[in-house]
Amino acid sequence: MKKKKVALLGGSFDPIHWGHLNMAKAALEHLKVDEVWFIPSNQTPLKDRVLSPAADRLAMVRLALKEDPRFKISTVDLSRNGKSYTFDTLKILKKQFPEVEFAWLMGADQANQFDQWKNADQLLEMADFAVVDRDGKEPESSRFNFKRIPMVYTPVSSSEIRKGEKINFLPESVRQYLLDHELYLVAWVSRHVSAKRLAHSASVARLCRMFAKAHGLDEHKAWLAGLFHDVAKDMPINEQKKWVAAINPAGLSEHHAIWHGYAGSEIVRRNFGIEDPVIQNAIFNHVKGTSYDPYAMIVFAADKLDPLRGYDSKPLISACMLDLYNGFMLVKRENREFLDREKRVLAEKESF
Ligand SMILES: Nc1ncnc2c1ncn2[C@@H]1O[C@H](COP(=O)(O)OP(=O)(O)O)[C@@H](O)[C@H]1O
Repeated sequence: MKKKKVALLGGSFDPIHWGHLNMAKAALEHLKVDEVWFIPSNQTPLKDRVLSPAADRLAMVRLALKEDPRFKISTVDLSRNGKSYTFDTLKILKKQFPEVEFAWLMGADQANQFDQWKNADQLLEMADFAVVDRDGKEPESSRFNFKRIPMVYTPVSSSEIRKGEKINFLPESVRQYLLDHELYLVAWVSRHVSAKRLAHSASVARLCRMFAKAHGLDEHKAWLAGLFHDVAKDMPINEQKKWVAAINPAGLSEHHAIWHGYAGSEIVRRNFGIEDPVIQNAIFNHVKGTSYDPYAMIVFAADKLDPLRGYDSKPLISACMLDLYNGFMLVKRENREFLDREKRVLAEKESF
C-alpha cells in the first residue's frame, strides 16, 4: 500500500501568517504530500524571545488552517516541556505514525542555521528536508544538500506583524483574533506615537475599561477605543489633513488640533481592520466630545481625566463612575472653561 506522505512545518507561529500558509501550499503542490501538519513549538531553540501564550498561538493556527482541509495541527511540541528540537519531534512522530512518510519544511533562514540544529546529520536520515526561499533569498550553499521547492513570494515575518507592520499578510480570522484577545496591540500603537503618548493611551484605555465595567458595557470595546484614540496625533499635520479631506472634508475648516480624531477613526479601520462603527465613532468625536454614544462619552472623559495629565482628576473620575452622562457633561464643561482660559492667556500674550 502507498504510504501517506506528510510535510511538517514547525514554527513559533507568533502569529501564523500567509508566509506559513503559502509554504504549506507549496508543499502540497511540489512535494506531492497528502497533508501538511503545522507544529507550534514550545520554545524555539535558536530564539530567546518569550513567546505569546501557547493557547493563543495554537488557537490562531487552528483558525488559519481552515484555508485547506489538508492542513492539520500537531501538538507534539506543545505537549512536552523545554526546547522543541526537531530531532525529538521527528523521533516521536515517526514512532507514533510508522506508516507515514515525513518531509520537513523550512525557510531559507532556517536552512542557513541548520548546522546548529541538534543532531543535524542524523536528522537528514529521518525525513526529507525541503527548503523554500525567504524574502527573495535563496539558502546559502552549505554541506547540506536540501531539496528546494518554489513558493509564492510572501515577504512577511511574524516579528513584523508583532510590531504592527504588514498586517494584510494575516488571514482575516487571525487578525480578528489578535484584536479580540488584545495581542500585540500596544506594540501596534507604539509604532505610531511617542513613548509619552503611548503611556497616555494605555492609561486612557485602562480608565475606559473601568468606566465600561462600572456601567455594564463591553469592557474590551472601550479599552480598544481608548488605546487607539490618539493613533493619528503624532502624524504630521499635512498627513492628517489628507485623511480628513478623504473622510470628513467639512472638518478641514476646523482647527487642526481636532483633526487627529477624524484621521484616527479611519486609520484604525484601514491599517488595523477595526471595523466596529462604535469604536470609530468614539475616536472620531473624542477631541470635542460631540457624541453621546456611551463609548464616545467614555473615551472623551477618560482622555481628559487621565491621571497621567498630572492634575487631580479623582472627583470627576468618581462622577463618571457614578453616572456616565452626568460625569461626561461635567468633564465637557471643565474642558470648555480650560480652553477658554488658555485662549484668554494666549490673546493677552499676543496683545503685548
Ligand atoms: N514569509 C516567509 N517565507 C518563507 N518562509 C517563511 C516565511 N515566514 C516564515 N517562514 C518559515 O516558516 C517556519 C516557521 O517560522 P516562524 O518562526 O514561525 O515564523 P517567523 O520566521 O515569521 O517568525 C520557518 O522555517 C521559517 O523559515
